[in-house]
Amino acid sequence: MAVQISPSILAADFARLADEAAAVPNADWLHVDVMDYHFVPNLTLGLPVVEALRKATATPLDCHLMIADPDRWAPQYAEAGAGSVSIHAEAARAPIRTLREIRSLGARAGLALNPATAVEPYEDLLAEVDMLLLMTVEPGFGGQKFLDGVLPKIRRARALIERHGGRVRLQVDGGVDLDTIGRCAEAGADVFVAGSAVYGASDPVAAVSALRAAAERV
Ligand SMILES: O=C(CO)[C@@H](O)[C@H](O)COP(=O)(O)O
Ligand SMILES: [Fe+2]
Repeated sequence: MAVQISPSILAADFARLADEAAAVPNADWLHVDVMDYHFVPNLTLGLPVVEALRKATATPLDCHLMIADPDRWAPQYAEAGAGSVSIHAEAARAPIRTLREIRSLGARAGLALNPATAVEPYEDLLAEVDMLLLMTVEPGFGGQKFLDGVLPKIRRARALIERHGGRVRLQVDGGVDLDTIGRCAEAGADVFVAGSAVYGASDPVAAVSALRAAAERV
């Protein structure tokens, strides 16, 4: 499947989100990190900002919910017009029901796994998702160092996805830059979240293009 680049607005200027979205017209998705001070020790933004951003940009919003009780809140993000909504397996109590609800509301359903969470127990959930999100840093903050130790899990996840028909997207998130994206692509990822590597660059458009080219070279 074609490489997709999803710049994370966590690294953008929160006072100018519409402009920051417009700054990457060559992005496939815009990654929106929702944090609640409970699932992760950080607080970012929620539904009202997602609703406002959806009106401000045509780029589909890729909402990554790092929140407690995603079963309760995730459907509202789909209703708000998110292109995809990813919930954490570690936080969901009824993931199948929630993933089905997200899909029924017209969004792509994603299942996210922390670096230390094994993918194998979730094999049977692949039928319920459009995307598997593998964290390559501990969730909560941008600008962290990529965890090389997750690479074998990316390979195993790719093998499981292929065994189930190859339909599910494999997203990596955290510390993805020009140095690490090739290793992720080689391991089987096809959707790449990049915060600092895009919004920390002097030319975000060129950064997205360079990341895409590096992933496609693999
Ligand atoms: O979900 C998260 C962090 O919890 C990410 O989406 C980060 O926002 C990625 O930022 P960089 O590591 O690319 O700076
Ligand atoms: Fe994220």
